[in-house]
Amino acid sequence: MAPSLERSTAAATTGEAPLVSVDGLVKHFPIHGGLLGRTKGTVQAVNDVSFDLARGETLSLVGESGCGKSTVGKCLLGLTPLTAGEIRLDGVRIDTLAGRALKPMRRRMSTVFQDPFSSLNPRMRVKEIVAEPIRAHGLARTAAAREARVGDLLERVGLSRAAMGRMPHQFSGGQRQRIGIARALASEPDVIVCDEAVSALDVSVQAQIINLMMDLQAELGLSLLFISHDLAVVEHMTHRVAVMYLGRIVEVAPRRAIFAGPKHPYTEALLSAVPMVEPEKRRERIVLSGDVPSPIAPPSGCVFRTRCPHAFDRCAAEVPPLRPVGAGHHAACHLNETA
Ligand SMILES: Nc1ncnc2c1ncn2[C@@H]1O[C@H](COP(=O)(O)OP(=O)(O)OP(=O)(O)O)[C@@H](O)[C@H]1O
Repeated sequence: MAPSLERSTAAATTGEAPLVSVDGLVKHFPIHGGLLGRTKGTVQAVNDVSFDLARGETLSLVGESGCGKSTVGKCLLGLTPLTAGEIRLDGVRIDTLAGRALKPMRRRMSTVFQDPFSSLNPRMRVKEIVAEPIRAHGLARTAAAREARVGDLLERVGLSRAAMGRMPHQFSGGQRQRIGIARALASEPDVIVCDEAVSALDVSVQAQIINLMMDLQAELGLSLLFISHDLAVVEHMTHRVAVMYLGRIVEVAPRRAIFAGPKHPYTEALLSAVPMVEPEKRRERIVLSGDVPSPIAPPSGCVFRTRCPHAFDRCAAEVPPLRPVGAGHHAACHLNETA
């Protein structure tokens, strides 16, 4: 059965210490060029991003392509070093760990990738793919114990034990994503980063995979960072939503608050594009002018101001901080100060 979103949201805001906390995360990529490979510029992929993830909570990171969502996920998983900031798991700083010290932390965080066709090694049998994390983290003493565990995991994600002996190309996209989820669960993680985990699937298959993730979360008490460019995908499965634009979180709130009363003009525009079945929920479409500016030279002040229909002088001069605008609801817009 799917977990109660309202209850879990309450749990996430009771003041219990967060499982994951990200504080002032910055990730810049230098651009090298010329014969000498000198640094010509910097891609400001993530700028001053902070958030917490509670035990058993789903936080969705949403925004258009290129806004920095995947980079946040990679920083969390220790796949790329931070330019600045701190990441803690259960209060322990993990961004400074390396080698042996990092391994137990790596076990506690795993990932499900976007593309079920390229994320599974085509030359390995399902048994080997799912057993890899079990072997890497020494979670089974014998080959027989490992195989039994792989069988249990496959059944848990809705596949039969017979899938063990087959190759990835023998499965559909949805089945491959189930194999990817079994692999993500194999290390017995506390946190799973799902990076566009359902984007490549048909809508009906998307719903099945989302339901599976919600069931697993309820059963195992997992925390999920669910990265998606599509607000409609996360609406029925997330506890909270953080909206990113050009490397920054511009709004973060419990699911209901974001969908019922967005407080940032960018969130309003994103929501206006979400198709609604109920006529009373339909919004007038807000079409933003222009393109997302380059992260090599982001605008001064508010990064959204060049496309914002409400921009005024102050927006070019000052970066708006994330201000509280409701219970657990923060938005980075100067308009909220005067409201
Ligand atoms: N290794 C890298 N070197 C240089 N620039 C990078 C690197 N990785 C990401 N970027 C840039 O950082 C910015 C953020 O990319 P990121 O992949 O995190 O965005 P995203 O929101 O996840 O988008 P998408 O869904 O398209 O992956 C983009 O401008 C991207 O081109």
